[in-house]
Amino acid sequence: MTVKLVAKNIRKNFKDRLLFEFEQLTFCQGDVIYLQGDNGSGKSTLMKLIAGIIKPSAGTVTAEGFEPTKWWRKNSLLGKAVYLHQHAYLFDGSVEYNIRYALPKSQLSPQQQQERVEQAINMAQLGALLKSDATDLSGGERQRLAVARAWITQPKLLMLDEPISNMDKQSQKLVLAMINQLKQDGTGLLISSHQTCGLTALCQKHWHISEHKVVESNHIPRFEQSQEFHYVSAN
Ligand SMILES: Nc1ncnc2c1ncn2[C@@H]1O[C@H](COP(=O)(O)OP(=O)(O)OP(=O)(O)O)[C@@H](O)[C@H]1O
Repeated sequence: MTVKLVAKNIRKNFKDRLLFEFEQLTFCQGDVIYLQGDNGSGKSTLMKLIAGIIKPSAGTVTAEGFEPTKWWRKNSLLGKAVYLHQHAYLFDGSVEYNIRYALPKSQLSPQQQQERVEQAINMAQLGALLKSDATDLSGGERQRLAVARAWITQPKLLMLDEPISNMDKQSQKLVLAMINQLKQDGTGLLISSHQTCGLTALCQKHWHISEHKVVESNHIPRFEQSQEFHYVSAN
């Protein structure tokens, strides 16, 4: 069954300051949405709100089509959509440990898991770094590792917060290929970026935070694709 998160009549304030408000937004499996807004407009806050990490000042976010929430979970939204933070959170330990940590929740057979891990390592070009301590990675390498981890688990809904900011062209290309593959596999993607880039060109819907409103449209701002971007296949 297709899963979705529906946010209705939302307002988000920090104390007296209105950050944004909107009537309804739906984030559905198969959607590829570009979330645009200036620095400080509330992109990360909106994603965290949809992920159930923070609460709106008014309104509701509901999950539809998911397995029933376990009785011991107080927050029924947590875990429905994966939120990938701008500064990737990694576990203490090697790169390899961090990659394999994604696996226990996986539905795949051991052999399929192994293949997927190897494919992720290749796609993110992390082979030479497997034994390195994850905390020693550069910013771009950390982001690549974080996206590779998400790629392995194939979440139904994934939110990527500025996933290629501060990345060199090569890292951007690798991350683009992984995200493009997730798109092909039907993962719902919500991708924030304050400016258009190769990644936003993958999107089919546009959420724009402007003047404290979140406006939805099907018009994606054009990205003048330079020669550096072309989507390499994962296979
Ligand atoms: N817990 C909080 N308490 C008070 N203000 C907050 C809190 N979290 C965020 N803000 C403020 O809300 C505004 C929006 O922050 P947010 O990180 O959502 O913006 P953003 O659009 O993702 O920005 P950027 O593009 O710079 O990452 C900022 O001005 C920020 O300082």
